[in-house]
Amino acid sequence: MGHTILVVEDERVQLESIAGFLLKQGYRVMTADRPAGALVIAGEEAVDLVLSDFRMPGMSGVELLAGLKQLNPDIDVIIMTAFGSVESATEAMKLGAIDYITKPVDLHRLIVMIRNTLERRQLASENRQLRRELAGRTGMAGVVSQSAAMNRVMSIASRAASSSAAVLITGETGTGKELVARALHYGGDRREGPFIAVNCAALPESLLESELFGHEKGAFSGADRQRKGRFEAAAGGTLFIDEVGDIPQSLQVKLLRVLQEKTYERVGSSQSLKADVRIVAATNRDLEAMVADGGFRSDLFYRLNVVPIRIPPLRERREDIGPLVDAFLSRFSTENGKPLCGLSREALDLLMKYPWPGNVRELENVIQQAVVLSRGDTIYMEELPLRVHEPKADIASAADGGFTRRVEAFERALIREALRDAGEVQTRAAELLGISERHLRYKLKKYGMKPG
Ligand SMILES: Nc1ncnc2c1ncn2[C@@H]1O[C@H](COP(=O)(O)OP(=O)(O)OP(=O)(O)O)[C@@H](O)[C@H]1O
Repeated sequence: MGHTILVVEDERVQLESIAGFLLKQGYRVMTADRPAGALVIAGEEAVDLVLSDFRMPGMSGVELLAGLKQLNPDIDVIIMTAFGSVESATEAMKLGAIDYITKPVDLHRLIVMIRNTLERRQLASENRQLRRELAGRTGMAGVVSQSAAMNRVMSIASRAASSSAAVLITGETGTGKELVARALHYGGDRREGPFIAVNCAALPESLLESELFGHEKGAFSGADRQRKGRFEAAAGGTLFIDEVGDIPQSLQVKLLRVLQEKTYERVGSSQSLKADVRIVAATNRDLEAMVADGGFRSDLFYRLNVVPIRIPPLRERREDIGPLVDAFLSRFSTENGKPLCGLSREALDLLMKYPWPGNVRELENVIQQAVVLSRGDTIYMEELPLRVHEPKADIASAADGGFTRRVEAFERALIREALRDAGEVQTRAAELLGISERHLRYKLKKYGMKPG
């Protein structure tokens, strides 16, 4: 089957029994009896799915989940929770866990859950691939833009696309720099050629050099055969140099030479190769400030910055939030086989007010999660993550009673859940909540929540 599952559980007997069972099912299984160990494994191995206990010594389930998602935002996590602590499971799902199972674990249910999750994962990745190909054909059309600021960005991009001038895209993380780089490629004359991306922050200096330029067999210990670099792979197309501000000084010189002379050599070779690429670079750093304090070569900066494109953060172009929400809702509803979801008025209001420190990527994640968790065709504000309810960076919200708003959001979530579990029967929901039916009716009225 080839999928790798990481099981995290501090009770050894449980850990071994689940791991043994999954091994027999043909999965590659890794185990950790402490959350810290799990993070080490997830950082080093290509893990597809994590099956984790929620209460363990040393680190809370919430922290573990956040750590795993930081290492790999695409990792799927299933939580194992003690019978009766469904709140923590719901909390885990709000934080991005894909599903939960109560202990003692029913192995039959577990395997169905794992198969479904892995299958959905496979479909999602195929979908992403198709979307990329489609975006390839549609070029600029794949980029949602409604605000004047974003329309300006796209107007510059469409004019730059048909030239071969170097473009430098700046903007905070998640603003869409790579998406715009792809639009530049697929909207231009080189669209039939390859679009190759290299992330300069992800690799140590020595590897980055051979990643960019390739190496000859025997160029350094471990180079047991010749390897082509990204410049060669991108021949006839576009090379997207992401996080260009992280390129070490020694490589900045080499990159500058390629841009000036359009030739380069593989590491360990003296034969010059012709660089036939269009360069699009991106960074979330302030390159001009780096130039001023000597961290980035000014000559390289000017070579890269022929056409500068600055993508503003989402909080400075709130008109884009609505159309982006619509685009993501339709994409994720289709991907998850759900009826086309809409957002309640209050939910959309919250999204419009939130400062979006993670920009469009964060909005995309919030909508994806809400669609996955939604039980009907409407997403209510209670179904949005807590941070959206009380944004830390939003100073106004502290002044108008952040604490009360948070308690209220929590109350609403509890009520909605109880109503659901009670099949929308108010008497039963009140019983589940341990309050009188009158009290429940009062709360429903206060929050303007419609039962049913
Ligand atoms: N205007 C947009 N329309 C549609 N989708 C968008 C838009 N902007 C960003 N996205 C989506 O948001 C996600 C993040 O975008 P992208 O990876 O391009 O950001 P980035 O600025 O390159 O991030 P980083 O700096 O972290 O590498 C992607 O899934 C992208 O498709």
